[in-house]
Amino acid sequence: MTVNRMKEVKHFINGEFVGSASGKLFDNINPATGQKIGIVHEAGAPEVDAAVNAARMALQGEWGRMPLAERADLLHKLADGITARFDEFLEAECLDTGKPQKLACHIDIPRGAANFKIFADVVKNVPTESFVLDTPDGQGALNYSLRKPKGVIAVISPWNLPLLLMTWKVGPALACGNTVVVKPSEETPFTTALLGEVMNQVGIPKGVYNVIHGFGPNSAGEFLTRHKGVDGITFTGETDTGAAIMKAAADDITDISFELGGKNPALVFADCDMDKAIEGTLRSAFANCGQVCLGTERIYVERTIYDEFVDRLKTGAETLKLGQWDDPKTDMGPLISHQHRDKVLSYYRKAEEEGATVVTGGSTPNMPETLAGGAWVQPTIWTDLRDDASCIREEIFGPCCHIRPFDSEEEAIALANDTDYGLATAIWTENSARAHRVAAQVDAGIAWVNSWFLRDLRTPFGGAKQSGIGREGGVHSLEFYTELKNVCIKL
Ligand SMILES: NC(=O)C1=CN([C@@H]2O[C@H](COP(=O)(O)OP(=O)(O)OC[C@H]3O[C@@H](n4cnc5c(N)ncnc54)[C@H](O)[C@@H]3O)[C@@H](O)[C@H]2O)C=CC1
Ligand SMILES: O=C(O)/C=C/C=C(\O)C(=O)O
Repeated sequence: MTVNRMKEVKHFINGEFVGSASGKLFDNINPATGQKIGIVHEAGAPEVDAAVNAARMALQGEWGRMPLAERADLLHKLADGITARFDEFLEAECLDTGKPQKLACHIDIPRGAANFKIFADVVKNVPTESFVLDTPDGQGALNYSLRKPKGVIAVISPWNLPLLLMTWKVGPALACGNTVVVKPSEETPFTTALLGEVMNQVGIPKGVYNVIHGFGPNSAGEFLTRHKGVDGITFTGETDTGAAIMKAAADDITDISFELGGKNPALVFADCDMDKAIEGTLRSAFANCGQVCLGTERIYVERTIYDEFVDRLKTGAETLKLGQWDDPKTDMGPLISHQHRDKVLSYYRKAEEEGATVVTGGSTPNMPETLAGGAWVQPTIWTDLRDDASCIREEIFGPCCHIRPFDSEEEAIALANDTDYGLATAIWTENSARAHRVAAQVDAGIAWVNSWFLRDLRTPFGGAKQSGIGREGGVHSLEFYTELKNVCIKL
């Protein structure tokens, strides 16, 4: 099956593709052209119920009884199954998002496969802890811990890295023995559906992986997060959506794991390698059309190199080629939708109203006729905004950044931390003592030094402040995806 022919996207429940009882459908639009590329079934309460029940039944069936080694082998097969259909996943992801294949074939699709392998291996290799307790009779007691799957996990995933972020949750959830109900973003339904086919192909038991399509409030997302049969909710997306999901989870004290928005700083010191800093910052500000929660929207540069940095980043931004996903020369695709473009352009206007100097961009590009209906915006750089400007304080999630000079390390750290968010920081310096010092002081879940988006999947990943709750990655994922039980044996 190729995506070009997959016009109708159904839910994947208990190993089968099914439509909605209500007959409600919505359009899937290619953001590069504005053209309709699919029709998607919108789940109502009955489909959400069916998916959660299928997930519950699977926990009680073959999957729940499966030995860990067998489960891990199946997850390796699943990863190989994704790789075997690499081109289909690539096309599906790029049509849904408009992102260039150059990006998706290095990041999104390989990570989609790796997310299953890495967690299968992690789970197989985690020791259980034990403690010997002294007792008054001198015989002692032995404590040891057991990890059990948490149960049915609701996965609510966003549109910016659809396969990568969905499998980042489904991988550890399944590795730990859970079952899942996934609600992908309404903007990007294709790869979750394709993954259902691969699940069946490699023999993952029915009901282990379920997908329901639809929107958030008063639709599939809300029905799922409020469902009493859900044991945990993992979500990546906007901070306000996180707050809404948290309220839904509160009713049944359902456990949550959140990776939310960011307003990430880059700190560029005069002792940096300028070539590396420019290359890395071009990626961190503009990759995926700026739609990465880890992306850089605030850049602070030491005053002595400020003019050179601004000049070189401008040149770099102006050489980015906007175009179709399958053109190997394309560096940047469109935004995800016209609605999101309206939001980003409203910030482009606001920046000017708030006194920004537009170094480059600030508007929409002229695109060829075939792409004229797409959600395109220019990569944009501003300077001269005040620290309290809305474009400095609010997550924009577009290809735009602001550059501001600083005079000391202390000032750079204070500026970096002057935000409600705390997801990621990039520090550019060749002075390793400074790198360690600054990394330790920035309020962020992730501090990259002389790099950006270099991901070791065994490391803790998540945000401080309003950027999230909890950490996932490596053994840290087990904290959310398992229930830890202590067994105490009196000897
Ligand atoms: N990773 C990130 O930090 C992301 C940030 N964003 C930001 O969020 C803004 C809004 O984009 P959206 O796609 O609307 O992101 P969102 O955070 O609203 O959506 C993410 C997922 O949550 C679901 N959802 C929304 N409301 C829900 C609810 N009440 N209950 C359950 N599920 C719900 C959506 O259907 C989608 O699957 C964007 O303009 C962007 O600025 C968007 C996507 C990812
Ligand atoms: O897990 C990763 O490597 C990437 C995560 C990116 C996000 O969570 C995001 O952009 O929303």
